[in-house]
Amino acid sequence: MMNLLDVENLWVKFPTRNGVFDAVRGVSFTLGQERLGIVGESGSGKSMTGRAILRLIRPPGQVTAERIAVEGDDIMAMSEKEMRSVRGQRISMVMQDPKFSLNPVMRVGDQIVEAYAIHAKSTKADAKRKAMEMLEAVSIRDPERVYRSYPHELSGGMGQRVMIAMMMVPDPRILIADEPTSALDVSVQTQVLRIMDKLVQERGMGLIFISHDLNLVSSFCDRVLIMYGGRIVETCVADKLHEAQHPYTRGLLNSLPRLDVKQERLAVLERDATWRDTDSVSGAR
Ligand SMILES: Nc1ncnc2c1ncn2[C@@H]1O[C@H](COP(=O)(O)OP(=O)(O)OP(=O)(O)O)[C@@H](O)[C@H]1O
Repeated sequence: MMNLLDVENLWVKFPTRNGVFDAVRGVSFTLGQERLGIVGESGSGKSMTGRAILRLIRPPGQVTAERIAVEGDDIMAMSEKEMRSVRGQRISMVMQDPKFSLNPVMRVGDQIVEAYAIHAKSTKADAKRKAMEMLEAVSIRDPERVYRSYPHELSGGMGQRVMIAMMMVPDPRILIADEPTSALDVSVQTQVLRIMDKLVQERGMGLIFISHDLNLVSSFCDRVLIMYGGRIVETCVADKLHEAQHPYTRGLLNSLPRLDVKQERLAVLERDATWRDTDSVSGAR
């Protein structure tokens, strides 16, 4: 079966006063219908990898790659116009803070309708019905109210659900989620992850989940790439992470919460809220 995404020898370079800085150094990986985590500490090149796939690195940043292909189509060879139809339509991206992605002066429902109208020619009534369906699909209990809300009227978790709803409208094959839940508290984080996971599974999509949180990624993904200094230093099957060999990965594993008193409480909280174990996905707020 064809890969959803092929990345071969990707480099991202920034000219600086002290010479060229290589933020991403020869990264190669493939993505199938799976949940692929990219983990590493701040500055390791995770976000630049995600953005480069969508050709969202602004000059003077430079991207080179032997190949970046979505379902076999070479992204590097596409015109900017062709790229615009890849972004959102075939590859969607959810970022940390929905405040920067939603239009603050437009009602949430109208934004989803607009996303839908760009995707498929449809009547207004049809687009509204679809928008409501999407809000329900992300477990929003009161979609009418959310539909009429402005972004600032939503909590962080609700805002992130709305973003996910919007990203799913065009039925993309690939979702890139860059720290999508880092700004949320743990229980809300869990709900949002479950929703994203359900949609990705139902639609047979490929997910790239970018996070600094090895713990979260290993419970949420199928496979994990560990990045350090712009390179992939190790690739692991998520539930075999404890067998990881690379010293950096071992270091990340060792820095997971220890079971002293304060951390123990945290661990219990997380266990209660584990997205795989809970059945209740609560609705608005
Ligand atoms: N415009 C720029 N000029 C120079 N260096 C840059 C520029 N933008 C990003 N970088 C550098 O590229 C490196 C990789 O950044 P990237 O955002 O991919 O890291 P990250 O692993 O996602 O970390 P974080 O979790 O902090 O976002 C960082 O060291 C960053 O300082």
